[in-house]
Amino acid sequence: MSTSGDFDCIVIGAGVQGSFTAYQLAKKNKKTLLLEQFVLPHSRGSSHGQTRIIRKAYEQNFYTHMMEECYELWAQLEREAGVKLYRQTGLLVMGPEKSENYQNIKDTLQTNKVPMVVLTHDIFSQHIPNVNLAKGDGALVDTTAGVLFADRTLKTVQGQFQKLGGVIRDNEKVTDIKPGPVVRVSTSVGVYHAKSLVITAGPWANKLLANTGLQLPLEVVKINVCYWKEKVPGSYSMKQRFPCFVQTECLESKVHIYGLPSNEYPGLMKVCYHMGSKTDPDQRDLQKDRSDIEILQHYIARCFPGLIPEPAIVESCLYTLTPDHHFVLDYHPAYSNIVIGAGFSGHGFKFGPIIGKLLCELSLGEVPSYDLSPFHIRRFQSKRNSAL
Ligand SMILES: Cc1cc2nc3c(=O)[nH]c(=O)nc-3n(C[C@H](O)[C@H](O)[C@H](O)COP(=O)(O)OP(=O)(O)OC[C@H]3O[C@@H](n4cnc5c(N)ncnc54)[C@H](O)[C@@H]3O)c2cc1C
Ligand SMILES: O=C(O)[C@@H]1CCCCN1
Repeated sequence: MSTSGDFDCIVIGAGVQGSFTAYQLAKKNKKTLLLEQFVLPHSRGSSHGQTRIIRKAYEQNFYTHMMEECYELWAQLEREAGVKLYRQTGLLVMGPEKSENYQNIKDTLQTNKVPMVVLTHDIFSQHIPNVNLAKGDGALVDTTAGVLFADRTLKTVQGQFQKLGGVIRDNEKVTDIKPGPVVRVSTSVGVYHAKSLVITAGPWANKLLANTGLQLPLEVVKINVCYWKEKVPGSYSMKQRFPCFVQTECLESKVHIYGLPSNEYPGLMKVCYHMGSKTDPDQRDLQKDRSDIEILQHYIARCFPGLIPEPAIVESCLYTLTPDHHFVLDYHPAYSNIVIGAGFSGHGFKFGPIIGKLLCELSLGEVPSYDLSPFHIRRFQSKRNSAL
């Protein structure tokens, strides 16, 4: 196999965002190379694991808007590849009724006419058994929401990319980038040239961008992905149509707590804390902070009485946070043929198909389908509100 070559576009990083971007480029008949430092599939970045939440329930209208088309793109990929990537379960949102976060989500759903059900205290347990809704908390269900099968998604989209003639080179770390009208990308194996470059390197974004003289305000944190045993197996299961949930804030925490129905490990429900401790992505396993698990134990004991409040499995995953928790989807400030997709801040998976489409549009110099101002690099000079 040749270790050098010329491409229309090179995409660095075969996580969910790079894989969807490469696929979109190949769909447009662009000769595309997708480079990945690890042997695929791997579990060292942000896109591994069996499941992710998909939802329209957001505090900001612009995310809900993007999700309208994004659901269609997910369904299109399912049809094209003949695989099931999404299962509708609904998303239960709980939080102090009068809080800004909870009200913003409710408003966005109403404004955008997203199908939802408001559950008052007197009917809550009829609909959601085995959960204690705290006094003063509101509860609603975004019925469009559900679970995405994450590992299966990556396999599918990478497979579709290859079917379209796209080239994936894994176990090939990018070691240098030389910007110019033709970008030169050096790897541990060879040298490649392309008219444009897309950098979707997840937690490694700043390490790669250092080669181009740019650093973004990104913070990489390690998430303890906790699974909790059901006292009665199946009581919070996907088969029983138990929904995903987000608790926006609670007695134990101002940070969101979220969960997905038991599925991948029978009898175990995934419940996590939406924050972690700072880490270097190459030293992830040295970060051993478990203070979030203590918070989860208290919350679970109080609100999920059907779970044993002691994690049965703890896995690891990385978030790459921006200061406002909104993504970076933009051109490199100094090079118009280098496009950056970064800082997905723990909520980017569901947007994969639309992010792929947008990064593809940017790299082809097309007008992007959405207003990308919330995602511009220049916003870091001014302050904004956070996203869920
Ligand atoms: C615990 C957890 C729960 C989450 N839950 C949800 C959820 O419910 N819903 C949701 O929508 N989102 C969720 N997310 C967020 C979502 O998974 C991420 O936003 C998304 O996976 C980010 O993808 P990425 O492609 O940017 O990064 P990554 O998946 O990390 O991909 C980047 C890739 O670039 C490669 N790379 C880096 N440097 C180099 C180099 N020098 N050379 C070659 N390759 C390189 C890496 O090896 C990696 O494969 C969650 C994330 C975590 C961690
Ligand atoms: O993106 C999501 O839908 C979830 C919600 C809660 C935090 C983690 N990510």
